[in-house]
Amino acid sequence: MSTPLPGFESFGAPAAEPTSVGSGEGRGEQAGVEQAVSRATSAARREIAPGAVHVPGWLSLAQQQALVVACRNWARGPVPIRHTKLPNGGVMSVQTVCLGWHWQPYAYTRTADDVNGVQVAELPSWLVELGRTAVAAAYQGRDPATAAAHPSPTHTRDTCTPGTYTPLAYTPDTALINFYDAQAKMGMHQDKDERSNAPVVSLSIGDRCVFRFGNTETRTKPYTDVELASGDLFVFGGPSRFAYHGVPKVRPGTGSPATGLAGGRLNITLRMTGLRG
Ligand SMILES: O=C(O)CCC(=O)C(=O)O
Ligand SMILES: [Fe+2]
Repeated sequence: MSTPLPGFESFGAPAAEPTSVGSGEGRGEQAGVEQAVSRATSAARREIAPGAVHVPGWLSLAQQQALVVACRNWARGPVPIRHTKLPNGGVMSVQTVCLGWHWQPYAYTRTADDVNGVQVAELPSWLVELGRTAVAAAYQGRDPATAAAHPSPTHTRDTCTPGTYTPLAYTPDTALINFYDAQAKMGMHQDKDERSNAPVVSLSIGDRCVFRFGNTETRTKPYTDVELASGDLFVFGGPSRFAYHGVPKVRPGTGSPATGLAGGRLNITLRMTGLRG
């Protein structure tokens, strides 16, 4: 099944991928990282639950534009963006394309066996760096126990002892790029196909949405509804890493075309799969 990408495919011309979206203009990589981390200090950084942090307006407009261009290119291939098929015969309303590892319910593989059998595009190093900066910005080097990340695949959510988190150890190896049109939603779920309890980094561009962030026990209440807007960062790790979450509503027409997205919502999650090979 292939649908056009209203407001995504049709807006703006594809361009070369950026080599970095993390740097400050002409100031070098380190300055860019410091800038991004301190942007999170000055922004209204809000801890929604232990280890779950919302940083509004974290991405600059230039970073959002660069990500839109890059995502539009990835949506074309080598594995085209698609509505993921569910084992129960359903189809997700969100369209997704993956980098590094391909996700289909409920496993990661290198090839997109439910799409065209082709290996997914690599996760570029600039996106890995952006993820690392995002984790540092969200946690601000504080409270390691709430942000435990164990890169070793032998550590799972069942075997992990929090307390050894370091942002530099954060090396995402997959990105799931989701495109939501005005009707798309995502039901309450846990991100639990990873064999790592490293944080999930979520970046939003385009239309605002209601992001429902719940608890680790049940897909129902208690939960907190967070408005995610263009440029927002949300990181969930530590005790919140396996919390249920979802997107019950996108707010059409609330994004700015200046991002390069005429309509709809783009969400990029970076994760560590804990897989090898
Ligand atoms: O779109 C979002 O903000 C969340 C996406 C998500 O939960 C997922 O891809 O697993
Ligand atoms: Fe998720």
